[in-house]
Amino acid sequence: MLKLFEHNTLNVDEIDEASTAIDVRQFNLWFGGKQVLHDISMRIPKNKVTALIGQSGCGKSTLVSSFNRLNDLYNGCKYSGEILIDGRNINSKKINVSRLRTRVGMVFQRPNPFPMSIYDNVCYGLRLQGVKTRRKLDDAVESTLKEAALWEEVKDRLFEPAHLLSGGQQQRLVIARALALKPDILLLDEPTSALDPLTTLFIEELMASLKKRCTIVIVTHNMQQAARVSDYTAFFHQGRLIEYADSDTLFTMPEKKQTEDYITGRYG
Ligand SMILES: Nc1ncnc2c1ncn2[C@@H]1O[C@H](COP(=O)(O)OP(=O)(O)OP(=O)(O)O)[C@@H](O)[C@H]1O
Repeated sequence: MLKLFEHNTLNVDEIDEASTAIDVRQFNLWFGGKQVLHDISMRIPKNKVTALIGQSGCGKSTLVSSFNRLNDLYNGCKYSGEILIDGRNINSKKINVSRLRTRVGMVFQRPNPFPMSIYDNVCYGLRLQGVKTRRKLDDAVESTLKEAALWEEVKDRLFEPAHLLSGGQQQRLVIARALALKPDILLLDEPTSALDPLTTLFIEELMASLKKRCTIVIVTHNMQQAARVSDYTAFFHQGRLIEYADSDTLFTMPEKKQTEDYITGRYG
């Protein structure tokens, strides 16, 4: 197996509370009358990349969207069980959802820059937080665009509309926009599926460096990508967590036949 990144992992059963970023406990979710997630329990470790894999429709996006309560936007969405971040149940009524979404950033499959300049895109969340000083905004723009490996390409055109960038540049811009808020957790929902192989590699390398400062959860259909970039992988089928292990084990010695069939391409 091609290994671009070193993984240094514990067995999933050894992930203790202190090293857990997201603690999912018996989580169920319904859209209308239809149950989409069934009794999911897993600990997602801090400062690691965790991949969620499985057939289309098995609930991967719904689960990641539960980590910043994006599903609340849909009428008829109900859930039970708990999702703990820093020991607090994020589904509790006491949680400030805007603050949660600042701490738990999300990037989607299709880059969605706002209809404004590159500079304003990166500053958007900071301005909402009340940051006004030009110097602070300039510094944030430069440092996050550097972190997202986009600075060199855009430093001379920061005030051009973001939609003029290529798809891969837009995706890195959207990542920079999320990073500007210094999230603890970054959720990436198929972030490279619309990108060419070189830009994909760029973003994979970015994940490897970003995990030093945040926890990354990535939904991907690309098994090679999951094996390359993630420390841990969870395989889902029809809304259930079938197997969760460090990626080396899951991709070389899966315990369950369903996992093996999926990763060897027998279905899905
Ligand atoms: N807002 C919604 N309202 C109703 N049903 C939904 C909604 N979002 C998702 N679903 C349903 O929930 C199930 C899980 O969808 P989800 O998008 O989480 O799967 P997925 O594994 O991410 O799929 P894909 O790999 O195709 O993106 C599907 O049956 C889908 O139709």
